[in-house]
Amino acid sequence: MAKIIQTLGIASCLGGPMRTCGYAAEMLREAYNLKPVLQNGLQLQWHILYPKKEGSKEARLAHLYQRASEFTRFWVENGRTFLVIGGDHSCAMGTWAGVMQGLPASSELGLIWLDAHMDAHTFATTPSGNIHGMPVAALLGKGDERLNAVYPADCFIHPEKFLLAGVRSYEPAENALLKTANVKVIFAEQVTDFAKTLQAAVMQLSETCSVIGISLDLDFIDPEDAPGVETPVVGGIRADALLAALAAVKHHPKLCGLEISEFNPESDQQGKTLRLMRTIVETFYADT
Ligand SMILES: NC(=[NH2+])NCCC[C@H](N)C(=O)O
Repeated sequence: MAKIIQTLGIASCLGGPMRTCGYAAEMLREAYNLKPVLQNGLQLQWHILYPKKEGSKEARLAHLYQRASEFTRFWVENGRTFLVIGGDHSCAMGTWAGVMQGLPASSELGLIWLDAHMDAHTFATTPSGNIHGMPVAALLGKGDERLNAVYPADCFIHPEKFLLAGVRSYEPAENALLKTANVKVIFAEQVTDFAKTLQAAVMQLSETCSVIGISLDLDFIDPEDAPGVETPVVGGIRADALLAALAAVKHHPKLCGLEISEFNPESDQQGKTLRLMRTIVETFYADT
Protein backbone atom coordinates (compact mmCIF):
# COMPACT_ATOMS: atom_id res chain seq x y z
CA MET A 1 0.00 0.00 0.00
CA ALA A 2 1.31 3.40 -0.95
CA LYS A 3 1.90 5.89 1.78
CA ILE A 4 0.24 9.13 0.70
CA ILE A 5 1.63 12.43 1.91
CA GLN A 6 -0.49 15.54 1.56
CA THR A 7 1.77 18.04 -0.17
CA LEU A 8 1.18 21.77 -0.45
CA GLY A 9 3.15 23.72 -3.02
CA ILE A 10 3.26 27.47 -2.44
CA ALA A 11 4.34 28.74 -5.84
CA SER A 12 5.46 32.22 -4.93
CA CYS A 13 8.69 34.13 -4.96
CA LEU A 14 7.10 37.42 -3.90
CA GLY A 15 8.95 37.49 -0.58
CA GLY A 16 12.44 37.06 -2.00
CA PRO A 17 14.82 38.88 -4.35
CA MET A 18 14.72 36.31 -7.20
CA ARG A 19 11.99 35.63 -9.68
CA THR A 20 12.28 31.86 -10.00
CA CYS A 21 11.98 30.42 -6.53
CA GLY A 22 8.24 29.94 -6.97
CA TYR A 23 8.84 27.04 -9.35
CA ALA A 24 10.04 24.53 -6.77
CA ALA A 25 6.74 22.70 -6.33
CA GLU A 26 6.07 22.29 -10.04
CA MET A 27 9.63 21.15 -10.68
CA LEU A 28 9.56 18.65 -7.85
CA ARG A 29 6.17 17.35 -8.98
CA GLU A 30 7.56 16.97 -12.49
CA ALA A 31 10.58 15.09 -11.17
CA TYR A 32 8.18 12.69 -9.44
CA ASN A 33 6.11 12.31 -12.60
CA LEU A 34 9.21 11.29 -14.54
CA LYS A 35 10.34 8.83 -11.90
CA PRO A 36 7.27 8.03 -9.81
CA VAL A 37 8.43 4.94 -7.99
CA LEU A 38 9.63 6.15 -4.67
CA GLN A 39 11.11 4.39 -1.75
CA ASN A 40 8.45 2.22 -0.19
CA GLY A 41 5.69 3.43 -2.44
CA LEU A 42 5.66 6.91 -0.99
CA GLN A 43 3.20 9.04 -2.93
CA LEU A 44 2.79 12.79 -2.84
CA GLN A 45 -0.71 14.18 -3.18
CA TRP A 46 -0.11 17.62 -4.65
CA HIS A 47 -2.06 20.82 -4.05
CA ILE A 48 -0.37 23.87 -5.53
CA LEU A 49 -1.31 27.45 -4.65
CA TYR A 50 -0.45 30.43 -6.85
CA PRO A 51 -0.55 34.08 -5.85
CA LYS A 52 -3.22 36.32 -7.29
CA LYS A 53 -2.13 38.29 -10.33
CA GLU A 54 -3.26 41.66 -9.03
CA GLY A 55 -2.71 43.78 -5.98
CA SER A 56 0.28 44.88 -3.99
CA LYS A 57 2.94 42.34 -3.10
CA GLU A 58 1.87 42.39 0.53
CA ALA A 59 -1.84 41.99 -0.25
CA ARG A 60 -1.11 39.07 -2.57
CA LEU A 61 1.04 37.38 0.06
CA ALA A 62 -1.57 37.93 2.76
CA HIS A 63 -4.18 36.26 0.56
CA LEU A 64 -1.85 33.40 -0.42
CA TYR A 65 -0.81 32.63 3.15
CA GLN A 66 -4.40 32.78 4.32
CA ARG A 67 -5.19 30.03 1.80
CA ALA A 68 -2.06 28.04 2.71
CA SER A 69 -2.98 28.17 6.39
CA GLU A 70 -6.37 26.60 5.62
CA PHE A 71 -4.61 23.51 4.24
CA THR A 72 -2.26 22.95 7.16
CA ARG A 73 -4.99 23.75 9.65
CA PHE A 74 -7.19 21.04 8.13
CA TRP A 75 -4.38 18.49 8.07
CA VAL A 76 -3.47 19.12 11.69
CA GLU A 77 -7.09 18.92 12.79
CA ASN A 78 -7.27 15.56 11.07
CA GLY A 79 -3.95 14.27 12.34
CA ARG A 80 -2.38 14.01 8.86
CA THR A 81 1.32 14.38 8.24
CA PHE A 82 2.07 16.95 5.56
CA LEU A 83 4.81 18.37 3.37
CA VAL A 84 5.04 22.00 2.26
CA ILE A 85 7.18 23.09 -0.67
CA GLY A 86 7.76 26.86 -0.89
CA GLY A 87 8.25 29.36 -2.33
CA ASP A 88 10.48 31.75 -0.57
CA HIS A 89 10.70 31.21 3.18
CA SER A 90 8.02 33.75 4.02
CA CYS A 91 5.61 30.90 3.18
CA ALA A 92 6.24 29.72 6.75
CA MET A 93 3.81 32.39 7.92
CA GLY A 94 0.98 30.51 6.22
CA THR A 95 2.15 26.99 7.03
CA TRP A 96 2.70 27.36 10.76
CA ALA A 97 -0.10 29.84 11.43
CA GLY A 98 -2.43 27.18 10.02
CA VAL A 99 -0.87 24.47 12.17
CA MET A 100 -1.45 26.54 15.30
CA GLN A 101 -5.04 27.24 14.28
CA GLY A 102 -5.58 23.50 13.97
CA LEU A 103 -4.41 22.87 17.54
CA PRO A 104 -6.42 23.42 20.73
CA ALA A 105 -3.78 25.98 21.78
CA SER A 106 -0.92 27.62 19.89
CA SER A 107 1.38 26.70 22.77
CA GLU A 108 1.15 23.07 21.66
CA LEU A 109 3.36 23.73 18.63
CA GLY A 110 7.13 23.41 18.76
CA LEU A 111 8.98 24.61 15.67
CA ILE A 112 12.53 23.84 14.60
CA TRP A 113 13.78 26.37 12.08
CA LEU A 114 16.81 25.31 10.01
CA ASP A 115 18.34 28.30 8.25
CA ALA A 116 21.54 30.17 7.48
CA HIS A 117 19.67 33.36 8.39
CA MET A 118 17.55 34.52 11.32
CA ASP A 119 14.64 35.79 9.22
CA ALA A 120 13.61 37.88 12.20
CA HIS A 121 13.35 41.35 10.68
CA THR A 122 10.30 43.58 10.51
CA PHE A 123 9.61 46.27 7.93
CA ALA A 124 11.19 48.69 10.37
CA THR A 125 14.56 46.91 10.44
CA THR A 126 14.92 45.01 7.16
CA PRO A 127 18.04 45.91 5.16
CA SER A 128 16.56 44.60 1.89
CA GLY A 129 12.80 45.03 2.12
CA ASN A 130 12.42 41.32 1.37
CA ILE A 131 9.66 39.63 3.34
CA HIS A 132 11.51 36.30 3.31
CA GLY A 133 13.78 37.89 5.91
CA MET A 134 10.80 38.41 8.29
CA PRO A 135 8.68 35.27 8.89
CA VAL A 136 10.24 34.45 12.27
CA ALA A 137 9.33 37.87 13.66
CA ALA A 138 5.76 37.43 12.43
CA LEU A 139 5.41 33.89 13.81
CA LEU A 140 6.67 34.99 17.22
CA GLY A 141 4.16 37.84 17.31
CA LYS A 142 6.91 40.45 17.08
CA GLY A 143 5.94 41.88 13.71
CA ASP A 144 5.15 45.52 13.08
CA GLU A 145 1.77 46.55 11.74
CA ARG A 146 2.76 46.15 8.10
CA LEU A 147 4.14 42.65 8.67
CA ASN A 148 1.19 41.59 10.80
CA ALA A 149 -1.06 42.50 7.89
CA VAL A 150 0.60 39.74 5.84
CA TYR A 151 0.44 37.16 8.65
CA PRO A 152 -2.84 35.22 8.46
CA ALA A 153 -3.63 34.52 12.11
CA ASP A 154 -3.69 35.99 15.56
CA CYS A 155 -1.91 33.13 17.26
CA PHE A 156 1.83 32.98 17.68
CA ILE A 157 4.61 30.58 18.56
CA HIS A 158 5.81 30.72 22.13
CA PRO A 159 9.49 31.76 22.05
CA GLU A 160 10.61 28.89 24.28
CA LYS A 161 9.05 26.49 21.77
CA PHE A 162 10.93 27.90 18.84
CA LEU A 163 14.46 26.87 18.03
CA LEU A 164 16.70 28.20 15.29
CA ALA A 165 19.70 26.21 14.03
CA GLY A 166 22.39 26.64 11.40
CA VAL A 167 22.61 30.43 11.53
CA ARG A 168 25.68 32.11 10.06
CA SER A 169 24.40 35.34 8.53
CA TYR A 170 22.34 37.97 10.31
CA GLU A 171 21.96 41.64 11.09
CA PRO A 172 22.13 43.13 14.61
CA ALA A 173 18.45 44.19 14.73
CA GLU A 174 17.10 40.67 14.15
CA ASN A 175 19.59 39.22 16.60
CA ALA A 176 18.36 41.75 19.16
CA LEU A 177 14.74 40.80 18.51
CA LEU A 178 15.49 37.12 19.13
CA LYS A 179 17.58 37.89 22.20
CA THR A 180 14.81 39.99 23.72
CA ALA A 181 12.31 37.24 23.00
CA ASN A 182 14.70 34.72 24.57
CA VAL A 183 14.78 32.44 21.55
CA LYS A 184 17.42 29.74 21.46
CA VAL A 185 19.77 30.09 18.49
CA ILE A 186 22.29 27.42 17.54
CA PHE A 187 24.88 28.91 15.21
CA ALA A 188 26.34 26.77 12.41
CA GLU A 189 29.79 26.93 13.98
CA GLN A 190 28.43 25.37 17.19
CA VAL A 191 27.18 22.26 15.41
CA THR A 192 29.49 19.27 15.44
CA ASP A 193 27.07 16.37 15.02
CA PHE A 194 23.83 17.66 13.54
CA ALA A 195 21.93 14.42 14.17
CA LYS A 196 22.60 14.88 17.87
CA THR A 197 21.57 18.53 17.70
CA LEU A 198 18.28 17.72 15.99
CA GLN A 199 17.52 14.78 18.25
CA ALA A 200 18.11 16.94 21.31
CA ALA A 201 15.85 19.66 19.89
CA VAL A 202 13.03 17.21 19.20
CA MET A 203 13.37 15.65 22.66
CA GLN A 204 13.37 19.04 24.34
CA LEU A 205 10.30 20.31 22.50
CA SER A 206 8.42 17.06 22.92
CA GLU A 207 8.40 17.59 26.69
CA THR A 208 6.02 20.54 26.38
CA CYS A 209 4.54 20.36 22.87
CA SER A 210 2.05 17.97 21.35
CA VAL A 211 3.09 18.72 17.78
CA ILE A 212 6.54 19.50 16.35
CA GLY A 213 7.29 20.92 12.91
CA ILE A 214 10.48 21.46 10.95
CA SER A 215 10.92 24.40 8.62
CA LEU A 216 13.93 23.98 6.35
CA ASP A 217 15.41 26.81 4.33
CA LEU A 218 17.63 25.07 1.81
CA ASP A 219 20.32 27.67 2.47
CA PHE A 220 20.81 25.96 5.84
CA ILE A 221 22.74 23.36 3.83
CA ASP A 222 26.25 24.18 2.65
CA PRO A 223 26.18 25.73 -0.88
CA GLU A 224 28.55 22.96 -1.97
CA ASP A 225 25.61 20.54 -1.68
CA ALA A 226 22.69 22.93 -2.24
CA PRO A 227 23.79 25.69 -4.62
CA GLY A 228 20.24 26.29 -5.89
CA VAL A 229 19.05 28.80 -3.29
CA GLU A 230 18.29 32.53 -3.28
CA THR A 231 20.77 33.67 -0.67
CA PRO A 232 23.62 31.15 -0.24
CA VAL A 233 26.03 31.45 2.69
CA VAL A 234 29.21 29.39 3.03
CA GLY A 235 29.83 27.26 6.09
CA GLY A 236 26.56 25.36 6.25
CA ILE A 237 25.77 21.85 7.43
CA ARG A 238 26.54 19.25 4.77
CA ALA A 239 23.66 17.42 3.07
CA ASP A 240 24.72 14.03 4.44
CA ALA A 241 24.58 15.33 7.99
CA LEU A 242 21.11 16.78 7.45
CA LEU A 243 19.84 13.52 5.93
CA ALA A 244 21.26 11.49 8.80
CA ALA A 245 19.61 13.83 11.27
CA LEU A 246 16.21 13.67 9.56
CA ALA A 247 16.45 9.87 9.48
CA ALA A 248 17.25 9.85 13.19
CA VAL A 249 14.17 11.85 14.23
CA LYS A 250 11.58 11.03 11.58
CA HIS A 251 9.76 8.36 13.55
CA HIS A 252 9.05 10.67 16.44
CA PRO A 253 5.26 10.51 16.86
CA LYS A 254 4.89 14.23 17.48
CA LEU A 255 6.37 15.36 14.17
CA CYS A 256 3.58 16.79 12.03
CA GLY A 257 5.43 17.81 8.91
CA LEU A 258 8.32 19.35 7.06
CA GLU A 259 8.48 22.56 5.07
CA ILE A 260 11.18 23.08 2.43
CA SER A 261 11.77 26.57 1.05
CA GLU A 262 14.00 28.83 -1.02
CA PHE A 263 14.83 26.53 -3.95
CA ASN A 264 16.11 28.72 -6.78
CA PRO A 265 16.50 26.75 -10.04
CA GLU A 266 18.49 29.57 -11.64
CA SER A 267 21.47 29.00 -9.39
CA ASP A 268 21.18 25.22 -9.21
CA GLN A 269 24.02 23.19 -10.72
CA GLN A 270 22.92 20.33 -12.96
CA GLY A 271 19.83 19.65 -10.87
CA LYS A 272 21.85 18.99 -7.70
CA THR A 273 19.58 20.89 -5.32
CA LEU A 274 16.40 19.57 -6.93
CA ARG A 275 17.66 15.99 -6.49
CA LEU A 276 18.62 16.75 -2.92
CA MET A 277 15.11 18.07 -2.22
CA ARG A 278 13.71 14.78 -3.42
CA THR A 279 16.14 12.82 -1.27
CA ILE A 280 15.18 14.91 1.74
CA VAL A 281 11.50 14.18 1.13
CA GLU A 282 12.11 10.45 0.71
CA THR A 283 14.38 10.27 3.73
CA PHE A 284 11.91 12.06 5.95
CA TYR A 285 8.67 10.38 4.86
CA ALA A 286 9.55 6.86 3.72
CA ASP A 287 8.90 4.25 6.39
CA THR A 288 12.39 2.80 6.60
N1 LIG B 1 14.82 33.39 3.80
C1 LIG B 1 15.96 33.97 3.47
N2 LIG B 1 16.74 33.48 2.55
N3 LIG B 1 16.31 35.08 4.14
C2 LIG B 1 17.46 35.83 3.85
C3 LIG B 1 17.42 37.17 4.51
C4 LIG B 1 18.66 37.97 4.26
C5 LIG B 1 18.71 39.32 4.97
N4 LIG B 1 18.81 39.15 6.40
C6 LIG B 1 17.48 40.15 4.61
O1 LIG B 1 16.65 40.35 5.43
O2 LIG B 1 17.38 40.58 3.50
